Amino acid sequence: MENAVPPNSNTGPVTATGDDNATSITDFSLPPITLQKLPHLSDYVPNLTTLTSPIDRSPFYHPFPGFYLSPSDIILRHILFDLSSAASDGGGRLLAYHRAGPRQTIHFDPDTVRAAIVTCGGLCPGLNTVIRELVVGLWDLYGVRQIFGVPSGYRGFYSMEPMKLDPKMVHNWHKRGGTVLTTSRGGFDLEKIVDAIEQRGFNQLYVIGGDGTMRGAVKIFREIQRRKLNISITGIPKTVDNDIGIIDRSFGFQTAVEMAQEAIDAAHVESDSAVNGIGLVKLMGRSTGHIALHATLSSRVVDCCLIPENDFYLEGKGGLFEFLDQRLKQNGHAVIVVAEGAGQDMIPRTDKQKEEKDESGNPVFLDVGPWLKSELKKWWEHDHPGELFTVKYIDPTYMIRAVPANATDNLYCTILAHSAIHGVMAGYTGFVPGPINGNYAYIPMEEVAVSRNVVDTKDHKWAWVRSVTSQPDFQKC
Ligand SMILES: Nc1ncnc2c1ncn2[C@@H]1O[C@H](COP(=O)(O)OP(=O)(O)OP(=O)(O)O)[C@@H](O)[C@H]1O
Ligand SMILES: O=P(O)(O)OC[C@H]1O[C@](O)(CO)[C@@H](O)[C@@H]1O
Ligand SMILES: [Mg+2]
Repeated sequence: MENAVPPNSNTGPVTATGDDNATSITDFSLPPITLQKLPHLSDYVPNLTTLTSPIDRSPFYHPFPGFYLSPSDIILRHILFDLSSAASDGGGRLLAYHRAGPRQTIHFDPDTVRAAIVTCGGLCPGLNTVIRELVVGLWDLYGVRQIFGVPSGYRGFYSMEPMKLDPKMVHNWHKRGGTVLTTSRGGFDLEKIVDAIEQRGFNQLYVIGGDGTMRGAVKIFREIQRRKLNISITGIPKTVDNDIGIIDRSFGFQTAVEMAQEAIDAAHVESDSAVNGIGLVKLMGRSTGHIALHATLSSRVVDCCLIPENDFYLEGKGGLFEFLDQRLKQNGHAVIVVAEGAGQDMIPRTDKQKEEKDESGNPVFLDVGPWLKSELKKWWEHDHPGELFTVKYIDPTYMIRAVPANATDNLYCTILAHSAIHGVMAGYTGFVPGPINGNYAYIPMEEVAVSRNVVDTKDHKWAWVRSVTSQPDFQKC
């Protein structure tokens, strides 16, 4: 429903304004827009309840014209264009998503709502804020009173008693790290989960988690549709690694980058206070180096940033040791930031270790930090026998994610939670709320579940890291 492409009114001349005169580019027209279809309960549930939003009667909001969003309010996926190539791109289409926000017509009677909130996967700063804001938003904006927390991730649906939540109970949760609901990996049993959802009478599901959680949520969404249940499900994207695609960034990521600064600063002080000192910091980032990259760019004391997206090597021309040799000669010290997923191919491992997976099926990585520290020591002893040398290794691991969200992430979590509630109350399902180009959109969950956000080592941000550090590109000629 509601996927009609809005009238394409963008085929007129594009006007670029300069300081003096406006320039008209008359031979340019934007391609047509494709609006991503958003699943809605009315796709398969006949005779849905239809009500006017209780926000209409809110003493606080006094909805003004334009307050409510309609299906024609959209957000473009891409907002940057090269006019010359856009003009010649005959077949291309612009992708758009529905905007997130309150709708005047809703499809759940608040008195009949039984909402369930669950957190899955690893921790991330802001989880408790999202939970808090879901509870407070459902309660205050829509008058929902039956709100439950499902403990222990997906397995909790069928193996634990849900916790009844209310605003008084959650009022201070945004000040706490972790998830008060508790979380886990693994335990995904589709039949048992959907049976339990039916038995408990839940009709709104707020699933907070990362890429694995989203893949599970898609399966629940399809099973709900197959059983033709009047249950709406939304996935709230959480990943400290920032590895979920399409959205601008994930909540908690900025807090984690900020926390990483303390470890980098300590590594800098330690290495700077030693003769030939190396400060080595390992940061989270299973298969993406976003935390390492952003922490490097913000700190400016890092000499080399190693990420999974850019293979590196140790010995020979253009390798890490040659670079460090020069850096120690120049500055007397060096700081290395390594993402946990970097260099995995170089670490010796047994066949058993190669097969190892966590409970969710994610590969278990070997610890790159101690391995690199030991390789650095071996190199120095071989090439500079008898000369002073120190490696100070800092592994803040969980310290960067087991903290409350900072102010920016807290605000982000609040908007995400409220966006999720508005979408669900309006009858949308199988969607993910998230920021695209600074505005909040509803994205089909199936699209998010297969998306990936990896560091593009060909774009300007990675070039910027290299220009800040002057580190090698590790491309063997
Ligand atoms: N393909 C899948 N199908 C169904 N369920 C899945 C799938 N992948 C993961 N899950 C389930 O989703 C939950 C969370 O997955 P996972 O542990 O990979 O964390 P995540 O959501 O990716 O978060 P993060 O990696 O950021 O910590 C687990 O309960 C796991 O069993
Ligand atoms: O919580 P666990 O199971 O130790 O997993 C740690 C992993 O979780 C993450 O924090 C998020 O996926 C990764 O950076 C890290 O590899
Ligand atoms: Mg994951």
